[in-house]
Amino acid sequence: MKSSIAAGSFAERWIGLEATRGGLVLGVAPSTKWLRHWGLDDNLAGARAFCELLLPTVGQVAAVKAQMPFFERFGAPGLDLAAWFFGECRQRETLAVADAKRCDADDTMDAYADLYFNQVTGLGADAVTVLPFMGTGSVESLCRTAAAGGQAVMLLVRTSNHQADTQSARMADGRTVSEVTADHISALNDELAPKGDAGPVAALIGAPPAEALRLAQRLPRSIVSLPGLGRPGRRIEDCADLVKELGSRAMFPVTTGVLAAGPQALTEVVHSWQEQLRLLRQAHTRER
Ligand SMILES: O=c1ccn([C@@H]2O[C@H](COP(=O)(O)O)[C@@H](O)[C@H]2O)c(=O)[nH]1
Repeated sequence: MKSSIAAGSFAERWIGLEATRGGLVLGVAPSTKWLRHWGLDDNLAGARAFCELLLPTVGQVAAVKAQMPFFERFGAPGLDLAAWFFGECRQRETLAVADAKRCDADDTMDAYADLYFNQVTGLGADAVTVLPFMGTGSVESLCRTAAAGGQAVMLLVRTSNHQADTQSARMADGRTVSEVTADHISALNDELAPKGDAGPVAALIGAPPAEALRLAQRLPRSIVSLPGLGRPGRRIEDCADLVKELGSRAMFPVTTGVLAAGPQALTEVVHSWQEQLRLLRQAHTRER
């Protein structure tokens, strides 16, 4: 089934949706922890019920970010569940990001393109998260496929975990691995989307806001996903400079900060995040 929002690039669709639904990305994690917290069985039926409970909220957000291992742990039926859920997202004109954090050589990455992007034989996601640590060239073919299909590849530039030391290692030219990744994303976007504002290669930056801003400044044509809201010590107002820099290109995925509310309060909590992000955007959108 072809999607009614298939027209246009991932970036165009995100920017259009962000304008009406805001910058929040709903984290979808049918993990043992969240299924139990929601009073559901920790099995495939529980995961299906979890996804069904999310559907009324899915149509109100611009995008969802599905933690793929929490689907994959149920084997092939778990993948079927993800494909069904992404189809439901499509019907609600909501973008689906498969948070799979894949990494391999280029010919194997092509197989992942079939898995994540194909709407008939695969999962039908709009974007997939990818690690660039098998070299910059390893992701280029996947990025080309994504560009041709109106989808996106989201490369991990800098993750939020404390063990992310390899990303701050320096290359021979003095740039960190994160900086090299950011610059590569910019080069790919210039090549794959010579016209328009944002290209098909998105970036994920989970660093604290000041470091995230320095990396974001290297990404003038990229959608940038900024995980971290809802975690202890991360205040929404700390993202002001990032919002000023990125405008509608900023995505804010929140998992714990919404799922902890439970199914009854989910929509209310999502609306609260959306309103806070709307106010932040309003206060910090610079004239362009
Ligand atoms: O740098 C990163 C990149 C991805 N993650 C993922 O996000 C969820 C947790 O999200 P919260 O909104 O903080 O609950 C986690 O499972 C990771 O897979 C990240 O934490 N940091």
